[in-house]
Amino acid sequence: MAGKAHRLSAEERDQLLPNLRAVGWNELEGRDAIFKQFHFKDFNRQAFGFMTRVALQAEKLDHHPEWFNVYNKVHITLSTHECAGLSERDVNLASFIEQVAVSMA
Ligand SMILES: C[C@H](O)[C@H](O)[C@H]1CNC2=NC(N)=NC(=O)C2=N1
Repeated sequence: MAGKAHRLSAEERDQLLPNLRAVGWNELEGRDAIFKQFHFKDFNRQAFGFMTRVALQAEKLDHHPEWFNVYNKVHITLSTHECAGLSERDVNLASFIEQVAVSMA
């Protein structure tokens, strides 16, 4: 991944986070990260298909979700170790994840 990640400034957050909040991503309390819970119709066709597509993109971006899955639920936390907080990488991965989720519906 090109360039060093920096923690989003207040101005960058004001600009980038409203779109993600509007589709259910929220900032965690006590940790500079964003979080969303996805609920699908089933595991095999939807939840794991979604995770597979996200995993391939995460590997391409060298930016990986922290996630929890049981059956049709996938909980995702995004944060950047390099800057110990939220960076543009998280916003980009969240945007990709949204596209995949919408395409599963
Ligand atoms: C060594 C490797 O490039 C780093 O650990 C990458 C891999 N995936 C990552 N994923 C996430 N979410 N944050 C990171 O800072 C990160 N860093």
